[in-house]
Amino acid sequence: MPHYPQEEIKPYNESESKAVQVEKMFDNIAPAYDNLNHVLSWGIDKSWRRKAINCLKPYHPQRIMDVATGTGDFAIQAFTMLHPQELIGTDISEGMMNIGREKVKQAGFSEHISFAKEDCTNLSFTDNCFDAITVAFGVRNFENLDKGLQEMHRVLVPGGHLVILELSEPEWFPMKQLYALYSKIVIPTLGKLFSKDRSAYTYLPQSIKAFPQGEIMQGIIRKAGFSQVHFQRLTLGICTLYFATK
Ligand SMILES: C[S@@+](CC[C@H](N)C(=O)[O-])C[C@H]1O[C@@H](n2cnc3c(N)ncnc32)[C@H](O)[C@@H]1O
Repeated sequence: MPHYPQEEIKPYNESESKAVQVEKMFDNIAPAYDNLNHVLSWGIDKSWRRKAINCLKPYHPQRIMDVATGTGDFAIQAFTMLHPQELIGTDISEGMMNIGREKVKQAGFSEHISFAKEDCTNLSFTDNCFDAITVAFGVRNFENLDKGLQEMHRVLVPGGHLVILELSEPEWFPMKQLYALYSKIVIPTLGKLFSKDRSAYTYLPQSIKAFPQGEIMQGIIRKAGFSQVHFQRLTLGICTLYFATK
C-alpha cells in the first residue's frame, strides 16, 4: 500500500510496480539523460551537487555510497571533492550505470569508484558500513520512501551522515508561476524531443508535485531514525537539500 502520493505516480501504466517501471524508464532515457539534465536545469544542478557535497567535508567520510547514482555525476563530483578511500554508486538501472562506468573509466577513477545494482528499499549491505550516503534526485522515485530511508539508516555507521538533494515545487511568486509554465510545457516538450520518451518527462513534474517537501519531508526522515535533520531550499525552492545524522 502506498504511504505517500508520489508512490502512486508511475511513468507508464497502473498495472506494473513503480520500481519495474522506473528501472525501464531510466534504461530508456539513459543515453539522453546527461544532456537533458544539464539543459533542463540550465546547469544549476552542478552548483546544487557541490553544495550538498560540501556538507560532508568537515567529517572526512572514507566509505561513501551514492544511492540512485544514475550516470555517476554526483559520485564523480563527491570523489573529486572528498577523496574517500572507497565510493560505491548503487542504482536499479544498469543502463544508467553503464554510462557512469564509462565516465568513471575516462576520469581514471575506476580503482576508487565502483557500481552495483541495488534497490535502495532492500540493500544487500551489512549494518553500519558506510560513513556517508548521498542521494541526488533519487528518493522521489522510490516505490516505498520509508523503506528506502530506513535502509540507508541501517547501513550508515552511528554518527554517519545522509545528504539528499531533491527537486521541489517553488511556493512563492514569481518562481511558483514560472515553474508551473516550465514544468507543464518546456520539460515535456524538450524531454520528448531529446529522449523520445514523453511519458518520462510528464512523470518528472508530476512526481515532483506529489513529493513531500520541506518540513513534511524533514519529519519523514526523522521517522526513519535520523536525528539533526536540516533542510535548505535552493534556487528559490526548485531544489531542496536535506542533511541528517544517524
Ligand atoms: C533522476 S536520476 C538521478 C541520477 C543521479 N543521482 C544524478 O544526480 O544525476 C534517478 C535515479 O534513481 C534510480 N532509482 C530509482 N529508484 C531507485 C531505487 N529504488 N533504488 C536505487 N536507485 C533507484 C534510477 O534508476 C535513476 O538512475
